[in-house]
Amino acid sequence: MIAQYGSAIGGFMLLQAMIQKYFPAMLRDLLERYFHKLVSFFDPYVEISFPEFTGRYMERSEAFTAIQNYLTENATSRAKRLKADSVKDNRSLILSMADHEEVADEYKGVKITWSSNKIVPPSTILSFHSVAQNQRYYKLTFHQRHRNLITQSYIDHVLTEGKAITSKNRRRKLYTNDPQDCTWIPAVFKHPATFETLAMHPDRKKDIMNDLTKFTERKEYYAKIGKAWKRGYLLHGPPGTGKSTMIAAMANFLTYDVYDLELTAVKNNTELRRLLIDTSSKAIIVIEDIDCSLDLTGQRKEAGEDDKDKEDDKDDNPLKKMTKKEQKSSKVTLSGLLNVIDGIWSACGGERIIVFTTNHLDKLDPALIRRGRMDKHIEMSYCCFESFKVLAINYLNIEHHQLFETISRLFGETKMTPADVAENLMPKFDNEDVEVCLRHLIEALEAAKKKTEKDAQLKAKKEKQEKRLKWWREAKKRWKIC
Ligand SMILES: Nc1ncnc2c1ncn2[C@@H]1O[C@H](COP(=O)(O)OP(=O)(O)OP(=O)(O)O)[C@@H](O)[C@H]1O
Ligand SMILES: [Mg+2]
Repeated sequence: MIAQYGSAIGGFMLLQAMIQKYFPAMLRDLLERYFHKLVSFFDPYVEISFPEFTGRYMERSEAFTAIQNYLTENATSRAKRLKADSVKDNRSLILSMADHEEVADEYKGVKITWSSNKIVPPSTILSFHSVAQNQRYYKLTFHQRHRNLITQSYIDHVLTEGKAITSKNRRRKLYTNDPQDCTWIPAVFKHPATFETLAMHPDRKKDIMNDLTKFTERKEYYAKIGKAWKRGYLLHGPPGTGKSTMIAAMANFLTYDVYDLELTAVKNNTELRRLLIDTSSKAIIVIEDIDCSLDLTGQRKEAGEDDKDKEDDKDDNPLKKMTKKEQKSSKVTLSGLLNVIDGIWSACGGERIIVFTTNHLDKLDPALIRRGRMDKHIEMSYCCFESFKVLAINYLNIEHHQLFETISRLFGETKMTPADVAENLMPKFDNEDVEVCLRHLIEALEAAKKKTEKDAQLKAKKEKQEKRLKWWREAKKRWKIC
């Protein structure tokens, strides 16, 4: 049946080509109008075209890109002629349908045909319209009895899936603020951390992932309650417990861009606002070590850091090139920062996550971290046995080992950061086997345990001495001894 229609359509197409070639423009329009009426009378198939460029200024159509991604993921394996469009991360080819190729798709039991086409330009002369003349388009063909299903549901399904693939494949960016001219410097964000590789108790990870997912799905909810679509996370814990790693895992999980804001490089509140307005949606804005930032909480820099500053001045990184004096010239205030987090400015863009990290929760101004501003406080803590198991899979590719029992006991008796555990698990030589690495860790845990015990003894001794000294001072006062 379709073959019969096919040959009839072939004839119609030939006729259309002849009309276009042999008739003058005015007559051609008239004939084409009747021609289409005639075709639709015999042909029960409906066609919808999705051109690559649309609008007055010939902008690339989002729908075209979404369809391209949808077809690449879902139907390209069935196409016979493929085209290598671009290279993803310099590693693998992205294959899409070649021009004038057709693939079938199925939706709720209905067969649909997609074809990839190109309008061949009548001449090779370049003009403003050459883009339009050269343009590619996808054509969707289906039987007219499925018109409602296709137009009301299938196209939506294709575009939604295609957009999700676009965002998954998108090269994400890591932005840092340029201290010289208050702009963001972009770089490709390629951090490999994921929630899977993050060493943390599985229940806590699940909780954070659910929280993030809920956030992304709640656009309407935020609008309904009259709140800007943003969420604040405060990550606190000792150095090396995975705060920065968690941020990378969050960005990879949500496929968001990351804006790493160095507050000390921002001159004043106006610049801070400008930078914030300049961030896109679907972004994580990060302020690391918020307790070290400016006069918000006092300077954290300690003696000996001046030498490090001098070294930084030699570096090419514009941020590091800033002198301490310049950093101190920053006039960002606590109220300026609070305004940026949840003032009217924070509503620009939407769908943004703000993350603060700190090693010293107690040093932060309560106003900065109150709930509603920093909605979720996450404590990144020392490694527990559950976290160790994740690292053992990451670093040694093992889920069980006879030494796990000893390691589990030691984790109950001493503290070690995931960074230190990871360092001990990493094979030092190519031929170092799993057991050697685990024994390194056990040695390190035992050494840490001894050190903790020794520290505790020293502390107790010091406290005892201080107590005695105090008693002696009081006794001298009481008995008037000189
Ligand atoms: N929870 C974790 N899961 C997996 N790897 C971790 C974890 N914590 C630390 N690491 C490892 O240790 C290194 C240092 O961790 P990270 O930079 O995330 O710590 P941090 O808490 O941000 O430290 P700081 O407070 O000094 O900035 C990481 O590169 C990673 O390899
Ligand atoms: Mg960090």
